Amino acid sequence: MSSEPDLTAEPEEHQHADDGGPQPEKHCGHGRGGMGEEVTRKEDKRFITGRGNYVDDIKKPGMLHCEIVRSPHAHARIEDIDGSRAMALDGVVAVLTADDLLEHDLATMPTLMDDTQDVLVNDKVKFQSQEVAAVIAEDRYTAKDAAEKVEVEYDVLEPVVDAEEALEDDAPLIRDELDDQEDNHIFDWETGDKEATQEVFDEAAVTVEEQMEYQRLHPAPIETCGAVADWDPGKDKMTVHMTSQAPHAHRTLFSQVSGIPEHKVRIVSPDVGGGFGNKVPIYPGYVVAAAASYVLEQPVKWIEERSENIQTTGFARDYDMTGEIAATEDGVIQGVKVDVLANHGAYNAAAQPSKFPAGFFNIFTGSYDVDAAYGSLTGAFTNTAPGGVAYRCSFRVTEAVYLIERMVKVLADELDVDPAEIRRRNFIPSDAFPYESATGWNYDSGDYEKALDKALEMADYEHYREEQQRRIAEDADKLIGIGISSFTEVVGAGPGKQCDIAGIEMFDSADLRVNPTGNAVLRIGVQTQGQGHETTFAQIVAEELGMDVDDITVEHGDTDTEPYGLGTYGSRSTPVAGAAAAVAARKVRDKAKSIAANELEAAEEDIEWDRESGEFHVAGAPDRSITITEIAAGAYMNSPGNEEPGLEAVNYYDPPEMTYPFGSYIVVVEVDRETGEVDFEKFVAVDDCGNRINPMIIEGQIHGGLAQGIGTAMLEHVTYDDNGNVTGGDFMNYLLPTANEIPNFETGHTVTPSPHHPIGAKGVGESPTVGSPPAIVNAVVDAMSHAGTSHVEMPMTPDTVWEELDEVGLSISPSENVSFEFDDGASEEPADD
Ligand code: PCD
Ligand SMILES: [Cu+]
Repeated sequence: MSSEPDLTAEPEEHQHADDGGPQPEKHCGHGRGGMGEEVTRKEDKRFITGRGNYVDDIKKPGMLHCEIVRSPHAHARIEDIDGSRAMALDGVVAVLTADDLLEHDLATMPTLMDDTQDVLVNDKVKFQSQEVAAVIAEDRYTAKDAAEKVEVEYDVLEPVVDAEEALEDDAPLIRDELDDQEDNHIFDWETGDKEATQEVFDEAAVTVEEQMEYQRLHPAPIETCGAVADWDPGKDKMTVHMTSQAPHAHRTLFSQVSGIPEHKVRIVSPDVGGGFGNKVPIYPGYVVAAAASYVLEQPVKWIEERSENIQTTGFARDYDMTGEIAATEDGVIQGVKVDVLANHGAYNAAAQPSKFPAGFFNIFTGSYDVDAAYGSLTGAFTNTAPGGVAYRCSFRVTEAVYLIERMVKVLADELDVDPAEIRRRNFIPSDAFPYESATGWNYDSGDYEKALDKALEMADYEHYREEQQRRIAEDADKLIGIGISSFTEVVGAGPGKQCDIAGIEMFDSADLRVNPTGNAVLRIGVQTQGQGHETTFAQIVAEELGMDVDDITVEHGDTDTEPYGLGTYGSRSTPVAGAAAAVAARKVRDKAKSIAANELEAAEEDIEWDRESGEFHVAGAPDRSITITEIAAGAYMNSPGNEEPGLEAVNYYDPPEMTYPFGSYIVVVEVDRETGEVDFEKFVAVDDCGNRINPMIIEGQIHGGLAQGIGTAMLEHVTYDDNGNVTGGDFMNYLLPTANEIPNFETGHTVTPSPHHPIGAKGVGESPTVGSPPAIVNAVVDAMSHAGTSHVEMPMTPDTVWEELDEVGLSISPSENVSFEFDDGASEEPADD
């Protein structure tokens, strides 16, 4: 019996004894809830019974409420703020402005990209709805009424919301408070080999180019951001309950900004109602609540409204991208070139590792074996809310994947080669791993063709290709389009040498304590926001220690008790903290072995651990065995002299590399030539995240992420008018997909373990949102490419699609047999234009 998992086997298919464990139909593995078992989520009992505990559920004696006064202008100098009418209202405790915060050195805060953002505007407003003042009152209604009575005098300036216009010579200067800033240019960044790439392009038989926008999106978690800050002057301690995806990193930043020593700051992230990258940055509201509590010596709650969340907190994407591919006549890709203009809003407050100002955008060569690649990117300030967060995306991987997967379709159409076939000709072969990409990334493992083959079969690809041709031949009203995306992601940051948040290296941690009665508590440095860590991390321990999953409690989100970790984003929990949990459990197992030897009165060398039974036994004498529960008792009641009492271990894990999950998605759409409406006929998603901990949770992750991918491709867009007003800043205008827009998903998987991860797992949380938008756009383009369409911009609303249909001569006017009846009985034929 080997004690390490067989990384090449699919966990859910391995042989095991029918040990009659609980719920055998669900616990398909060893029956203890280990790797590969569909354990139902431990956290759901409290969520389903209404016992979740979110920040807004926190109530403290004497708690005050904070409401933020926001600017109606996108660009304006503040002439005067008069809070006297607000203060006159019953129940109003304070009106805070930048001047009040300046006294405590809290008027500004650092962003994650080393820029400085106003907590409350001191001089000049730089985006609509920016924080101008704060009202603190005894209840939320009073605070809200009072906020409307704060009078602010503005000198309105000309705004610029478009990145290209912002870089023009005559554009208004947004960041005039910065000494060395003469224009709205933030940074230029490049990657790859420019000369070598140019050479490849100069000599290539075929080149294609396409410009495409990845529109500004909002992560839109159901729970908005919020905080309850509580300064305790008796203990000199600041406790902040807040919506945080990274409680420890936020504690360090809070301490640095406020000057309160770090051991006197406690950040608690209770249940979080979705994060999606939106809860990685620190927002002014958190700081205002903390400052107010410090000054007033009472707890202060700040909870954002929906439109405040959409209009002011970290947006995602907003990349204007140009892609180019150089290839042979046979469609073998030789070179890739990309150029990007990035709108970063009024501050550089993106959430990226500091060495990568454009995140992991440099994975833009995707799943393909490419000789040379070069990318350049320019960032610009505009009068829009700051952001550039990793919305279900490992730091700009989503944009990169969209670009390359769209470009491969452009190339396929140019050469009239089937898009599945062209991918096959260019995939990094499965025996080429570990593979170093043209931009220097080390892919751990992959088998791209296998995933594509599986998806093609599940999608009944050939049938739909025939149906597509039949519809074209018959001049049918509804066209068929088939889109493919064979994506590769890079997830699981660290390694610490490459990745950090504001200088803190991205390792992660686990602290496992086994109690005398044989159950255990696992504390982790990552922060679940719905992913189900309380279940899956318990499964890792169950697998590694032979315990039952129900005997393990997972704790997270309290910096006073959890080991230091960097939090959950970039699908890093499994790759990094998951590894830490496995290693901590193995450390416990090592010690358990010595205790087992003592209990079984055998030499330690003769003790073997059996993964199937989860027991230790004497070599050659399986009946002389002992369970982890018995060992735990021994550790506290009968510990051998050469071991300390107790049974626990800590691990801080800095991964050697990131993990590279991949997949192939195939989308079949029907495009209505009359209305531009797009219907999903088939939606197939084959994912490979290495060894799987909980297939049911993964399935849920895929479903949720695909829904977000559909929102991206079809509906969502944060828009601005020329005055800098957000026109897509609430759920009436920012359209999230509902059950009506979501088709039936058919999911499948392949298993290619990560060779460097202790349990062979890769991240998966972001794959569906990363992989699906290009598949969907490719499908819609595919429906029209026979007529010359090469691109359709997202979101592909019916009017956008109809315009393209019309452009390439595929639109048809409303059916002749429809007529409009009017009250007077007269009918009118629909007009032609
Ligand atoms: N192989 C494998 C992998 C994985 N898994 C699972 O699954 C999950 C996931 O995982 P991952 O991939 O590792 O990830 P994480 O880190 O945990 O998480 C994160 C992600 O996650 C996702 N998903 C979700 N879900 C929910 N419900 N909610 C939320 O919020 C969310 N978010 C999103 C996002 S956005 Mo960023 O932040 O943007 O960067 S990133 C993200 C978990 O539970 C785990 O354990 C398993 O089982 N197996
Ligand atoms: Cu098993």
